[in-house]
Amino acid sequence: MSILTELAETIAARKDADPDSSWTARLLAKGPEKCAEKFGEEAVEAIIEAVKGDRAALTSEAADVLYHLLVMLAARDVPLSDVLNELARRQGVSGIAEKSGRKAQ
Ligand SMILES: N=c1c2ncn([C@@H]3O[C@H](COP(=O)(O)OP(=O)(O)OP(=O)(O)O)[C@@H](O)[C@H]3O)c2ncn1[C@@H]1O[C@H](COP(=O)(O)O)[C@@H](O)[C@H]1O
Repeated sequence: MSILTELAETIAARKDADPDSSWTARLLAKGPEKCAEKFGEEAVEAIIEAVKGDRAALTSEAADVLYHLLVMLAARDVPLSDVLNELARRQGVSGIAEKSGRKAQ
């Protein structure tokens, strides 16, 4: 399992968790709009580092962007596997969930 898939599963599990138990659970409890806003903020921070050319800072901000993308998807019940399958479709290959014998989550 890739680190992204693992992280997506952890984030999905936080949807039912006590908001006081984790930062992710607290963010999800604030709703999809707040999750989308946080994603936007992190994307802008990544853009700033990309323009500045600070590779270490961009690496860190890119990790924040990926994390917040997964939170935003979870907030709207869009499985990561659907996104990966869409990428695979654009490459002209069959979906990864299908290829590995797993159904989309
Ligand atoms: N990968 C991440 C991750 N990346 C970023 N963040 C959080 O995102 C926040 C970054 O946003 P900000 O700096 O804007 O945070 P802030 O200023 O405290 O928040 P606001 O007041 O602006 O709302 C930080 O508080 C980080 O903790 C993450 N929080 C959790 N994870 C992973 O998510 C999983 C679940 O973690 P829990 O949140 O502990 O359940 C674990 O695998 C974690 O490693």
